[in-house]
Amino acid sequence: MDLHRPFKMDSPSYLPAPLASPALMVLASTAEAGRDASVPCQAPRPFGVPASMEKDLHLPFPSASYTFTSMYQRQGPMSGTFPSRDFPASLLHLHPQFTPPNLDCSTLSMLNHSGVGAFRPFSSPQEERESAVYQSAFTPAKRLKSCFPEVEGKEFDFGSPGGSLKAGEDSGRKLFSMSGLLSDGEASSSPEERKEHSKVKGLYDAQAPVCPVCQAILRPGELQDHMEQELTKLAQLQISAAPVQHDHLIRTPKSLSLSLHIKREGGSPTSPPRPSEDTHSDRYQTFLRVRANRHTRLNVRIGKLKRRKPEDGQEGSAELAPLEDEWNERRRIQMTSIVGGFKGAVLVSTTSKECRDSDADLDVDGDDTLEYGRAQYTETDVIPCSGESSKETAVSSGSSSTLPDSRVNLEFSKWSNDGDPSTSSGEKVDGSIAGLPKTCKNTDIETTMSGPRPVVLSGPSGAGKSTLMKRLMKEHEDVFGFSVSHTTRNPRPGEEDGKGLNKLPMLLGATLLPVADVFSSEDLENSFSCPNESETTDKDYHFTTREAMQEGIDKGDFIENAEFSGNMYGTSKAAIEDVQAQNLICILDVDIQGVKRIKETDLNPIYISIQPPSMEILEKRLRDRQTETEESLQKRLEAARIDMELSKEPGVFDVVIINDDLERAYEELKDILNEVSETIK
Ligand SMILES: Nc1ncnc2c1ncn2[C@@H]1O[C@H](COP(=O)(O)OP(=O)(O)OP(=O)(O)O)[C@@H](O)[C@H]1O
Repeated sequence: MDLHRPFKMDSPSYLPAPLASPALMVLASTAEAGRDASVPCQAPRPFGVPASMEKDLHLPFPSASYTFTSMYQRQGPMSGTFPSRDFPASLLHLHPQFTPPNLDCSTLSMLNHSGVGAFRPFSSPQEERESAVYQSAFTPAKRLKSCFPEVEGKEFDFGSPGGSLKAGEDSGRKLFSMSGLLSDGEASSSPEERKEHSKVKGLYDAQAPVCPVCQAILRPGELQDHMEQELTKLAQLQISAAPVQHDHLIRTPKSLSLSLHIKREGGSPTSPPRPSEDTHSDRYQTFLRVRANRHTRLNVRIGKLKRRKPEDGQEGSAELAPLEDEWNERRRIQMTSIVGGFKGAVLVSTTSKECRDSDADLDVDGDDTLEYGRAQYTETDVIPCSGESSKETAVSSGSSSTLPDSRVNLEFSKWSNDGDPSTSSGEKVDGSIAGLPKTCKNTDIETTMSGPRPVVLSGPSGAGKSTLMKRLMKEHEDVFGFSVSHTTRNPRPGEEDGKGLNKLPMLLGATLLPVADVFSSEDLENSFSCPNESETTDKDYHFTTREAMQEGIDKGDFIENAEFSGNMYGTSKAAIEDVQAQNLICILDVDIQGVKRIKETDLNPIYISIQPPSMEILEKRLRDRQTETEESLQKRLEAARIDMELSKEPGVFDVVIINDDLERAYEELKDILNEVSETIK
């Protein structure tokens, strides 16, 4: 070991505990003392044998530039009555790992004869040193024999590499020795030598010892008891510090700060941080509770819709102004604790009376994105079925543009057009659609629209949406209406603006945008019988020009739009208003991307998903329908897989109907729409 180099202070395992500090102190001082090469080291001596000052000195480290003596000279006079003095090398009980390779260790030991390796500053008076019985400064005043009678004869493993500390029986005397390390003369000396040593020990005991740990000056004989106490304290300190140290070591600073951040978010600003496991568990419980509450609120509101009388709908619109005021009271409070890092978003919502209590649990929602991943809910999902929901969405959207709101933004990013938009039919539409601005500016739909809530019907191609809706229309023609889409394509023979080839309106959306990759735009323009187009020939369209439609899109007049085969298609909010104005339930058949876009608006429809029982059955239905080429079929199936996955996400749809049995699925759909239809005057 090169003592010239700095010790490895950064390696805790390198230092012996609990006596690391004194050893380190001595060695560090020794290294520092290296500047004074003129003062030689004193000769080592057998442990426990008094050293004479008259003995020849020699340099155990000929090439070294430090000495023990110089170290002690540098220390200066001790406080009080203890003068500065030379220090014999034999008093330095080096731990093996601190022992220089060229040092003769045979007579040195980390531990003294009583097995205690604590250093004790030298303090014998001058006359004692001159009497040739030079005392070891590190020899405890009392032997362990009298201090630990109960453990004598037992063997202890202290984990030292050299051996174990054991209390041995030797000639009627119980001695502690460090096997493998201890070169205590007492343990192996003859009776004569022991007699000599006992004389010395009398002097040892007469010394005024100083605690090497706390530097307290003790009375002779007190050192052992004192050390016992110190060691107990150290042991306790180590036990209590161990988990903290371990925690610190295994975490990177980043993960540690993250954990603290989460902890603080999880608790109140004033509550003390709890263990991270508990906090995580609590956070998860909170997440589950909030999710359950949201579902409960949704069900409650659906129930309220059912019970609502026709005139209530009017009252609802009459209350818009006060509700608007109440909405303005909604505040987003960003709390940052002075105490340290607590950061949590609290929504204080006074949107409506019925929401005040039920939304209280939202206060626990901090930004848990790091912990649980992207948020799956927005405020839209929390209050999805009433007018105030729209206002919440509006404000949330507004706040996202001014004040960053990670939950809302993440939610939107989850639904955003990362790639090319696709229809539920599985076709990707022209890339030009991706660059189109939002179709609705989230402005005045709520205030201008009145009438029954629209219904968004979505699901994979082939799930049975059209089949179900056709039947519904047939039986309840006076209840449902369909918005008339805009298109820039040329009217076909027999088509008029706002009036299809026959009087039965068809669905918008998936059936509207079916065959981009199957048929060219020329095919579409010239064909009246392309797959799926046969199902849409009876659909009404508003025929318009590209310029006019783009202008409407730019103004936010459309809730959705797409470009297909060189033609633009879209649903204007005016078209929906027309249906509502007739006091009909407007049905919107849109793909999952359409759902996403409508969720960005204030339309506030009921979202219903029609799902097939399995992919295999879906494929069979699509094949049986004989409307697809193999290529388009595969695309629809691929889109269906994505659709089915997204549909499982909580909060995306209000209702999911599995269309395994047409009759049962139809009844379920009718029940849900009946609830909406009760709002119709
Ligand atoms: N429950 C059912 N059991 C058996 N066949 C069904 C069922 N529901 C629908 N089908 C059949 O599945 C096929 C696809 O149905 P449909 O055209 O209504 O699906 P879709 O969701 O409207 O598809 P797209 O979005 O492509 O228009 C049709 O041939 C239909 O007759």
